[in-house]
Amino acid sequence: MSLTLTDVTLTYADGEDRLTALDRVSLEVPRGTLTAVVGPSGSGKSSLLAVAATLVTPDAGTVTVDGVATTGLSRAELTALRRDRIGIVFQQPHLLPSLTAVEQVQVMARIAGRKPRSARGRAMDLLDAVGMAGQAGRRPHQLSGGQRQRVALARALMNDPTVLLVDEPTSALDHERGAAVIALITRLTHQRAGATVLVTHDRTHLTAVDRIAEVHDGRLHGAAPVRRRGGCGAVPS
Ligand SMILES: Nc1ncnc2c1ncn2[C@@H]1O[C@H](COP(=O)(O)OP(=O)(O)OP(=O)(O)O)[C@@H](O)[C@H]1O
Repeated sequence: MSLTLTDVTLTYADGEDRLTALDRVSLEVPRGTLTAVVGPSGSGKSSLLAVAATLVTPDAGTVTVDGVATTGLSRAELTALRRDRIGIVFQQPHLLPSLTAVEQVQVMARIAGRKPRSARGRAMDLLDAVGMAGQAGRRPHQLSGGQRQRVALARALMNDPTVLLVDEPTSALDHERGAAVIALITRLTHQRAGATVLVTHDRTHLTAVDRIAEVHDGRLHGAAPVRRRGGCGAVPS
């Protein structure tokens, strides 16, 4: 199993009380599958993603990423784990204004200490995989919202993470572009045999995902399979 949350409880300070954002949540995401987590605003979706990303330590329960149990790891060990095994696509792409699309992706390799020359080739291959090879030399202000999300997706995949965590990738997109981005993420998940969790409040985009889990008031309900895995194709690895 590539990502496993077991009995995860997370609380936040709320005046003199504690607010329970996640209540004994368990989730298993095998390689080669995408699980969509849906639920209303405030139900705990972003909290779940933050715990899975090891950005927030739960009050109780365990998180295992690509076979590595995260409980008790030092801050430096968690940083290395995130860098090497977890890709994150945030709600806003957060691209650097002065960099071209290919440089946005390439910069991740520098952080991981890879050679710049091989990194450029891989960055181009990834832009190609997300349908952005033709815009590799453009800066963020020259790209549409959907194109920026595609660049952010390529960037998240640069270090070949096992686990991909995606937060509301469609919030700034119209329906057609939103559905296209989710279909692309699903396809890449299958091709790369990665484990993806995608959080969204909008179910209408979820026509091609493998499983849908619902979160209400911090409780996770089911992860029902919605279809079988698709075919495989070429993606840089
Ligand atoms: N840092 C924080 N401190 C205190 N309470 C928080 C904090 N972050 C989130 N919460 C609370 O925890 C609950 C879950 O929030 P979370 O952001 O996980 O929900 P969400 O489903 O992602 O919502 P949305 O769809 O609106 O982004 C909410 O009641 C929220 O108010």
